[in-house]
Amino acid sequence: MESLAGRAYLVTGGGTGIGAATARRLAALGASVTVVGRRGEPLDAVVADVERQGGHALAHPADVRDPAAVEAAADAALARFGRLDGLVNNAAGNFVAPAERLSANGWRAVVDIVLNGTWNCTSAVARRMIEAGTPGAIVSVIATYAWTGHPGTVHSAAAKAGVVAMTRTLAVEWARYGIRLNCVAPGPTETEGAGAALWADDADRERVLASVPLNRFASAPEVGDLVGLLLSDRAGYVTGSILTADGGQSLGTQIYGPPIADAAAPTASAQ
Ligand SMILES: CCCCCCC/C=C/C(=O)SCCNC(=O)CCNC(=O)[C@H](O)C(C)(C)COP(=O)(O)OP(=O)(O)OC[C@H]1O[C@@H](n2cnc3c(N)ncnc32)[C@H](O)[C@@H]1OP(=O)(O)O
Ligand SMILES: NC(=O)C1=CN([C@@H]2O[C@H](COP(=O)(O)OP(=O)(O)OC[C@H]3O[C@@H](n4cnc5c(N)ncnc54)[C@H](OP(=O)(O)O)[C@@H]3O)[C@@H](O)[C@H]2O)C=CC1
Repeated sequence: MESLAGRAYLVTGGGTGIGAATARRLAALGASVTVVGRRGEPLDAVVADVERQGGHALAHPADVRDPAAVEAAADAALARFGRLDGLVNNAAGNFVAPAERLSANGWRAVVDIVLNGTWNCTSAVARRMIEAGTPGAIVSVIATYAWTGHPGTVHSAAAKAGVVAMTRTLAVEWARYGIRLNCVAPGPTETEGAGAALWADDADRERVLASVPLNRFASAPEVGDLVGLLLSDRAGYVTGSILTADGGQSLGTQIYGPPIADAAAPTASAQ
């Protein structure tokens, strides 16, 4: 079992869904966690939860699009816990829209949160780690359409692809400081945010489910576990990588019609 005892991390979008599950997981592994998001209430709930379990957490409301607010969040984390060992870039905004109907502001909202927000946080946390001489790790939560593409999500897919390029570039550039950077690419994961943004009605939900060979949604704690693993020393030789956990969704569609297994099975007369 990996341990993060004594370490301190900042988790963006840490009040809900995958971010909240990740914050809880990191705290359970012994880390102190600063959770960042725009709304204070969900952040406070996660902090209360962590503290009930005997862990240490701090809520710091901030918009990741605002570099000054992100700098203040990193300062608050350092002031409270005395160190920063890394970051989880999890905050995101998303909605499904045909590209030809996406407004300039719709594009900007998503790209600003996902790509610029990730840069703002990565830069703020890494500069402090470099200054302190502390090695550590950064994990960004992306999506498989960063490399497959996916109709209706051009803003998010382009931004997540940018996060992959950022991760790979900095994995090399900051290796000399002992800073590892990796991504987790979850498949469809049961969270309120994604449910509202991506599968709001039963028909959409069924379509998404049908696209997953393992035939289920991931759970947020399942994804949080993988983030914890990548932050830990058990992944000490892993950098610039993407850990995909999508139930096989991105592996391609079958062209011989479902279910192949039944069609290929020997018939009674052939036995
Ligand atoms: C398909 C299965 C694959 C599974 C992989 C899934 C991978 C990724 C999943 C996720 O990312 S899930 C995370 C979902 N969570 C959230 O989205 C929560 C946060 N969301 C938000 O904050 C908003 O939704 C936001 C729009 C992204 C940003 O909010 P903000 O307050 O900054 O912006 P707004 O002023 O509300 O809007 C800005 C701009 O965007 C246009 N817009 C908003 N929603 C839609 C929509 N549904 N369709 C088209 N356009 C939309 C909005 O109209 C504004 O544009 P203008 O009108 O000003 O031109
Ligand atoms: N659920 C899924 O199926 C998948 C999710 N992902 C990725 O996982 C991550 C988490 O998604 P999920 O938990 O499902 O969704 P949520 O909607 O629960 O999480 C998004 C979080 O980001 C925060 N956030 C949004 N905008 C900002 C901002 N400008 N500044 C600071 N925080 C912000 C939100 O809090 P607040 O509104 O209070 O700011 C919220 O806590 C995202 O990166 C998403 O792209 C990837 C693949 C699949």
